Amino acid sequence: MFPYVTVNLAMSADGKLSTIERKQVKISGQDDFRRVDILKAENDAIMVGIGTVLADDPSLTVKSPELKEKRLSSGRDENPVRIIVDSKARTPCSAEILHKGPGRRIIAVSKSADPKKIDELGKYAEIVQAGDERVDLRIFLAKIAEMGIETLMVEGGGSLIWSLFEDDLVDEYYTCIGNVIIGGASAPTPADGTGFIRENEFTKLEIASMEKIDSGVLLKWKIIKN
Ligand SMILES: NC(=O)C1=CN([C@@H]2O[C@H](COP(=O)(O)OP(=O)(O)OC[C@H]3O[C@@H](n4cnc5c(N)ncnc54)[C@H](O)[C@@H]3O)[C@@H](O)[C@H]2O)C=CC1
Ligand SMILES: Nc1nc(O)c(N)c(N[C@@H]2O[C@H](COP(=O)(O)O)[C@@H](O)[C@H]2O)n1
Repeated sequence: MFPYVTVNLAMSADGKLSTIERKQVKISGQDDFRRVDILKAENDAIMVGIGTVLADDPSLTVKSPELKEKRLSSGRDENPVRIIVDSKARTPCSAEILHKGPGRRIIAVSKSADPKKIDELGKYAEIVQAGDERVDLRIFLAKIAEMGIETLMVEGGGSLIWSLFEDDLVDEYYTCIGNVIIGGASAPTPADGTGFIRENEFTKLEIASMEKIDSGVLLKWKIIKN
């Protein structure tokens, strides 16, 4: 019914995704960069929130020529399907995701998005509507599963990841903890949003693996489903 969802992110040793200015910063190193590229190449699709697009303008392309070749030789596109969760269709038409490298793009919007902007973005990406004011992630993920997307990697940011946890849609959660302190009470963290209040609401995890990577630590968690 839903794709298998792996959340992957890099955070500082004090649990921040970026600075209070929400600017992309280097948290992990070369080995982690390579690991993330492999993960990206293994998944059918990769998804980010509009906050990440506006802050970082990522391309989300597979970087290594061998990994691109491997995907092509197995009959897939060079890049996974790139997805932006963007309730109000705020994605700039110049966004890197829409232009860099070949492959499908999907923008998830809500019914509140401006129809004119939807038409413009429709020149660059498939538009999928789910939800009234905000993208309803359970409806959207069910729709992309029907479109053939079985595995989905999520890169961030903290608001989108929170909603995925809240909606019980995450299967695995990978955090690369880098050897820096960023600080700042308002700096993004892996799960922002409103947060759970009661202990019985918490998402429960079990450790799948722990390893040193670059000068930090890679923790892989599996989500314990009720
Ligand atoms: N260190 C890392 O691995 C990464 C860091 N980042 C950082 O994260 C920050 C961006 O994170 P955020 O501002 O939290 O933005 P975000 O990327 O999580 O996007 C959130 C936006 O998505 C839209 N949205 C639509 N439906 C939604 C739903 N159901 N739930 C939640 N959001 C929904 C809303 O407009 C919301 O404001 C940037 O500073 C970026 O650099 C982003 C990705 C990876
Ligand atoms: N895995 C990882 N490590 C870091 O140190 C980072 N700063 C990030 N940031 C996210 O990576 C994305 C960049 O994608 P492209 O290289 O443009 O394809 C972007 O979403 C950053 O927020 N990730």
